[in-house]
Amino acid sequence: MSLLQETGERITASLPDRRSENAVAELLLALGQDLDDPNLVETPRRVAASYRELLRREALTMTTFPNEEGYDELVLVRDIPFTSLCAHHLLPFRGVAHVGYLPGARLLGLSKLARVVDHFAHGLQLQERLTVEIADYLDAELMPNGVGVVLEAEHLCMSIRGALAPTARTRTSRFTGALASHGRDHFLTALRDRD
Ligand SMILES: Nc1nc2c(ncn2[C@@H]2O[C@H](COP(=O)(O)OP(=O)(O)OP(=O)(O)O)[C@@H](O)[C@H]2O)c(=O)[nH]1
Ligand SMILES: [Zn+2]
Repeated sequence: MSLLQETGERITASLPDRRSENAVAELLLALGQDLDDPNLVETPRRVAASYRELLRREALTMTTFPNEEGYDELVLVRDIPFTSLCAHHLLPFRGVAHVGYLPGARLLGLSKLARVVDHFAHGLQLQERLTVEIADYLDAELMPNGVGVVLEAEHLCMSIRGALAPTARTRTSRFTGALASHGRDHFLTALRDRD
């Protein structure tokens, strides 16, 4: 990427997004809010910027290393925190992801598991789709012998409104390859084993 291109993109990213701001102002007005209230004057700009940030996906770099020693046990990273936005209410759902894989020819930089979760969590999501996207991306990019992804989350749309069930947690999972056919119990046991 040329310097000019990069600078141009940075300028574009920092430009105010009038259309989003106007839409937020219109929504607040429609909801009977007073836009002259000193606390609301800057709110359309802040809300537009917040949603842009929550929806923007960072590019992914999958740093891998040759599996020279033939490590063939589960690599499991537990309790990766994530926050996403529910596609139905635009309210957050947040919790933890447990992501693991059975290595093939390559080992993945551990932080990349957290980055993949973060990448797909940005956007308007369903927890089921987020789970599948994380697992299928790792499967396609890393070509391991199997991938396991378990997500546990609180959906604010069902805890602070609507069903008003603040203690409810939703668990979703996706297993591929050997973890789908016979390694699922091993994965779930490793997840429970907190020593
Ligand atoms: N399957 C699934 N459903 C979700 C997710 N996030 C939110 N929902 C649900 O989407 C549904 C939308 O239902 P609607 O009846 O159209 O919306 P609503 O009137 O606001 O429903 P309530 O939340 O029950 O008040 C609700 O049952 C939400 O709990 C998700 O990640 N996966
Ligand atoms: Zn929702």
